[in-house]
Amino acid sequence: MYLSFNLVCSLPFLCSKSATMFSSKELTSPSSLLAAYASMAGSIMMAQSMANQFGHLIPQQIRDYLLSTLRYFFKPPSPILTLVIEESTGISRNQVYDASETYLSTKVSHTTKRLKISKTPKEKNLTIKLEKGEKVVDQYEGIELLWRLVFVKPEKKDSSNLFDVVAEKRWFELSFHKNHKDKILGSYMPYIIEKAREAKEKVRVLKMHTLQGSRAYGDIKWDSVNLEHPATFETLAMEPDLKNIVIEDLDRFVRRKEYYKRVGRAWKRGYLLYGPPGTGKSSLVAAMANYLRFDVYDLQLANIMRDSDLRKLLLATGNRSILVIEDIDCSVDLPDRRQAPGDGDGRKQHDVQLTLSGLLNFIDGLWSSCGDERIIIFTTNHKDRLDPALLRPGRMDMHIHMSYCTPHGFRVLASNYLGVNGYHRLFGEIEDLIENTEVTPAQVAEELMTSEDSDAALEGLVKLLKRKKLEGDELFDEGLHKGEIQKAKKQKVENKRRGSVRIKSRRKPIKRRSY
Ligand SMILES: Nc1ncnc2c1ncn2[C@@H]1O[C@H](COP(=O)(O)OP(=O)(O)OP(=O)(O)O)[C@@H](O)[C@H]1O
Ligand SMILES: [Mg+2]
Repeated sequence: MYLSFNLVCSLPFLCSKSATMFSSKELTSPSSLLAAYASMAGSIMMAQSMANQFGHLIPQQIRDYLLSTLRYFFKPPSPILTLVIEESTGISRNQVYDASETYLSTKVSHTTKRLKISKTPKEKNLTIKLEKGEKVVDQYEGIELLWRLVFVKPEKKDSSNLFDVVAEKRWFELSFHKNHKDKILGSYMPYIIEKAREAKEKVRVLKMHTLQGSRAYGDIKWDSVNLEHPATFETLAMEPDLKNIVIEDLDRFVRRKEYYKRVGRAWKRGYLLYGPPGTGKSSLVAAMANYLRFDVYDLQLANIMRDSDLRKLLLATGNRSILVIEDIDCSVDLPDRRQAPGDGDGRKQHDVQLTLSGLLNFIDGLWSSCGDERIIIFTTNHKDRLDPALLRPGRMDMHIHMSYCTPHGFRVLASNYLGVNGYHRLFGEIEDLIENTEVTPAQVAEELMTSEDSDAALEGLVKLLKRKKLEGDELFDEGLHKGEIQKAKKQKVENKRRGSVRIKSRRKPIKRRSY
């Protein structure tokens, strides 16, 4: 009887102790929330263990009655609210659970003791997850939150069926002061989902999709490989102003979701990159993809026969992606191309039902309205050969001229390839030569790669530039008659406009063609 009395007396004490801890007006430090939580859990455990130990001395019915009465009278009015975030919602996974798991892997607090790490051969980074029972204390706008990961083993079934295996149940418990319920549900939860998306995006391996299959039989489809192009805006030899304009344009594009919606436009942006071979058009596409963390779809038009195939392929592209059509001046000259000898499948020209209008109309119309955050990039070496339909206002939002190497571009390449920054005795001479020579960044880069010794590589570059300059001058002196000399001079000056950008074509609108 003494023992049972003791049990009865200790329960209210234990409960009220927990209640005092939880009802403190503000839970000021991460440890206070944790301590309150631990104390409550401890009290319950102690009561349970005492009940287990001594309870048998009291008859069962009296024991149950006493306990339920005590619970009723002494249950503290807890100010703590706990959200239970289960792993699945019946059939499908719970998005909040997955987001919480990702989010918490970035939040190791002083209370975390054990973490699980893993990595598959395909993954670039380690995956970090909480171990069962682990707690994490988080802060959000001054509010303290306690996370706990709970695992429960399923009860063993009386079944000999080996396939009757029930998976462990897992859930997160998120505890905080009740006063903050609205803020947690209305703003902390969306914040977690967004943060988890960003964290996933950071480690996601970008994909490069290319076309596979037989165009003749129309079973062509996208196949993907990891996009591991190292180009970034830092490593691109481009005039800084031009680079900044492009970066700002991309930034503006991705943050203007609501704007596009409001003005009733599809959330897409088109870029035309033009310039001689080896000036960095493809590198710029890769830099844009790496910057935005967008997948790339490389649409080789020569592999497509019909507009219907094109539509199917375009509809299979994902959101947050860049659709690239390289060398558009060559790729859309389809009838001639298909007639060329050596075009192996023997299809006749009338079999080709792919048209530029099909492409453009679909891109402007249905395709862009079927997805979000689409970027389309055309590249060409000859802007002057492009079909006017491609250049008409509104089609490509930005025309970017990638041009010959400039002194600034050379500095970027010298830093990338040789690690030479700031000063080198040959820089002055090289920069003078570059000003007066038409040399592409690709040619400069190739020369800089010829030796690991920076002096030797730069001397090699001086030789190359002198040779190129001589060739240029000789061409000029080849006895061209006056008109041609003037024309060539004009061309040279034009070419020296090192890279430029035009936002939206300012040409007068041309009459709409029949397509
Ligand atoms: N502007 C640049 N900045 C840095 N590297 C460059 C640049 N331009 C060219 N390169 C180097 O030259 C190589 C070829 O460049 P890239 O393929 O980007 O040129 P391109 O303009 O797409 O040529 P093409 O018209 O033949 O497709 C790149 O792999 C890169 O190493
Ligand atoms: Mg290219």
